[in-house]
Amino acid sequence: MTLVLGLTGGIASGKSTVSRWFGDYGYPIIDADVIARQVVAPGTSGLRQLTALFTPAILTADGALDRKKLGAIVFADRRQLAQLTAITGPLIRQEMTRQLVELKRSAPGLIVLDVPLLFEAHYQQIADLTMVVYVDAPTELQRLMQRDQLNETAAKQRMASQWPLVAKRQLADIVIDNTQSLAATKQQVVKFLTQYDLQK
Ligand SMILES: CC(C)(COP(=O)(O)OP(=O)(O)OC[C@H]1O[C@@H](n2cnc3c(N)ncnc32)[C@H](O)[C@@H]1O)[C@@H](O)C(=O)NCCC(=O)NCCS
Ligand SMILES: Nc1ncnc2c1ncn2[C@@H]1O[C@H](COP(=O)(O)OP(=O)(O)OP(=O)(O)O)[C@@H](O)[C@H]1O
Repeated sequence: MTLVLGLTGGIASGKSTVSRWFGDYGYPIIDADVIARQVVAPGTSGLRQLTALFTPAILTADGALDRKKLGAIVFADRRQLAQLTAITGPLIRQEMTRQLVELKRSAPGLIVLDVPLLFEAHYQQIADLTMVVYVDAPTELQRLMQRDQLNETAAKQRMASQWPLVAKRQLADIVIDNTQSLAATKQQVVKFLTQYDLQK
């Protein structure tokens, strides 16, 4: 039997931190942010489509996507963010689905889908259970500014480009509270693994 866990949260709420722990237990992770990078790597049709839409100004000198530059454009403008997602969304979905089919065959147990836009993009439909890593908005803002060296305006724009974390929390089957210490958060993950008999 395979359990597909849809893991999500807000930007910088701690998804990667939690997903790393599942990885430590040996469970496979399908990471939407990693796939989002692969589908626009140099030489891909994804990058060609982005360059056609946003002009070659979004490329670095060696022809790769300048992620900082594109991020500054799209997180400040909802219309352009929607245009970006219209290109990357289907490419990400195709690759995630491919990996999921393959892992269901080869890795019984638990498969973790780490997807920032799990609910916004309806990925909960392919998950058996959903888990939201929750922090309060002020803590999220502070961690985001610190991790990505963003000013308050840029960090708030990024948070506003996703559903509010409280809305995601309401939809989740399991809520992991990541407002306290990492140890306290890990305890909740271990409890989940124990409850579902996934400790190994
Ligand atoms: C705009 C880009 C180039 C900025 O790159 P950068 O390296 O600075 O950020 P990174 O990719 O690590 O994303 C950081 C976080 O931003 C948030 N985020 C990314 N894309 C989006 C989006 N389309 N809408 C809302 N939030 C987003 C996520 O929480 C993500 O974890 C990049 O985020 C991107 O290509 N986004 C589109 C792909 C996408 O939709 N990804 C989400 C997968 S579900
Ligand atoms: N409990 C915690 N206490 C203090 N700092 C934390 C805690 N959990 C995570 N962090 C820090 O907060 C930041 C965001 O965590 P992480 O990168 O795991 O979030 P994320 O949800 O994966 O982000 P993104 O959506 O941008 O990919 C990181 O710098 C991480 O080290």
